[in-house]
Amino acid sequence: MSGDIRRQRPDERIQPARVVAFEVISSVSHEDAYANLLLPGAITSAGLDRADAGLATELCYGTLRMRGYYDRVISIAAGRSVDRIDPTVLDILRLGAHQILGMRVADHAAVNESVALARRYASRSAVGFTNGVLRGITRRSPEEWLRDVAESAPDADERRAVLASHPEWVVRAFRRSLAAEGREAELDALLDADNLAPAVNFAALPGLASRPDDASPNRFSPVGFTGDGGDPEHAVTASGGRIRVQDEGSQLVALALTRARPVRAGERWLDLCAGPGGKTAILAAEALAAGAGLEANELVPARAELVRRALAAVPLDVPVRVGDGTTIGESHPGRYDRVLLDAPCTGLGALRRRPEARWRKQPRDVPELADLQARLLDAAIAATKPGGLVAYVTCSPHLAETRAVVSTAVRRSAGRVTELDAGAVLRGIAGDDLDLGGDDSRLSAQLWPHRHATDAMFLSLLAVEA
Ligand SMILES: C[S@@+](CC[C@H](N)C(=O)[O-])C[C@H]1O[C@@H](n2cnc3c(N)ncnc32)[C@H](O)[C@@H]1O
Repeated sequence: MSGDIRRQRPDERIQPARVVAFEVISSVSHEDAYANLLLPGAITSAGLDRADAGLATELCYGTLRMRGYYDRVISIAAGRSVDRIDPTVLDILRLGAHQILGMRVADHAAVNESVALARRYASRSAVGFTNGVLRGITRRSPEEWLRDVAESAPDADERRAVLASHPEWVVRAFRRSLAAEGREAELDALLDADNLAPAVNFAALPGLASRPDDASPNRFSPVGFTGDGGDPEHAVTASGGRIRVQDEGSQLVALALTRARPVRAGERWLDLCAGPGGKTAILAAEALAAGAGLEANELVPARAELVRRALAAVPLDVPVRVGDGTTIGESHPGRYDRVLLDAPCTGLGALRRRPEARWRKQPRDVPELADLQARLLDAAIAATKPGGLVAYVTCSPHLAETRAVVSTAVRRSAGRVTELDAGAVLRGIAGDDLDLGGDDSRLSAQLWPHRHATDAMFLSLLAVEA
């Protein structure tokens, strides 16, 4: 009885890291929030120390990433589809399941704190339900759950998707992309890599900063390094923005445009879809060193402002225009020597970083984006001088956004554009052990989280006929 009374206290103490994680997960589920944008502020507002901030991050990111798997576990333990569970209770159960199956949290702590969350955030009836479902989950070991979830899938594709917590259509798209380079056997390694938090990676803007002595150099990017686990914001601020947080793959594709061939002083470069400006900063540093000029364009004014901020560290005057990149070919025909088109895309190559992204994207997004990518690429080519160079980049390995867009543009150009060997350019920057798969007929390059520890960046380099 006294236990019941204690359970009914409305302000029962819940570890603050769990409250932060739950509230962010809930905003992601119900308000379309982005965990990577929301979580840092939530951690600060709650005054979490470093250890608790790490715990909140693991609770939040791990739960969101493995949601597909945990939903199957929950539906088996609850004996009903997750569609028939109150959405707030479902988020509490997902968070509890992650602690029981994905972290080393003691079962009783995971269950008790989840029950307390249910008491605070859900209905009275949800308390017993939460307790029952989570206790049911604790009765089988993580290995037994893997087996039972695998057995619950009707076919091999669904089994792989649910065990690796990816939507099935994404798994199929990854398989096709890996198969296109003769590496279908790497599919499970790729899915596993998507479920691991990437190390914080930095770029030292070339010519303006250098890697700190105690930092580990990147394997492939000559300007990249990983930190010592300290506060990344501090490293960025202390360098005046000349050191930036940036994925190694993003660094490599930006450098591919600037280093594919020697730069003539006075060249004009354009970053067509620049927001928030990570690659613009690299291009600007390279332009400064080589005596080239750079302009940037971005559709969304707030993101154009981020580009301006990213450029503050580089002593080069870079005009940032707010506009629709699909019109650049008409407004600035044949103006630029080099154009970076880092196209808006599904972002399926950055699932490690954006834990909820895999559940947000839908197959119907792909043709819509591919159409925009094709129009942007036509515009980028039209804005490039004869003899100039275009880098087409996506942070997605989906073939409809990568090779299909490029081959259509090359075909449509009727001989005006030819593809360069992007792999050779990347190996010139990154070294010969950059393994780009086994398809020798392909001129584009695809980086992968499991093989290169980068986001899955795609690069095609297009030369415009002189
Ligand atoms: C993949 S992001 C670019 C990332 C950036 N290069 C970086 O490294 O920080 C694509 C950008 O294209 C912008 N965008 C979308 N549609 C556009 C359009 N029609 N014209 C110009 N920019 C567009 C998006 O707002 C987004 O900021």
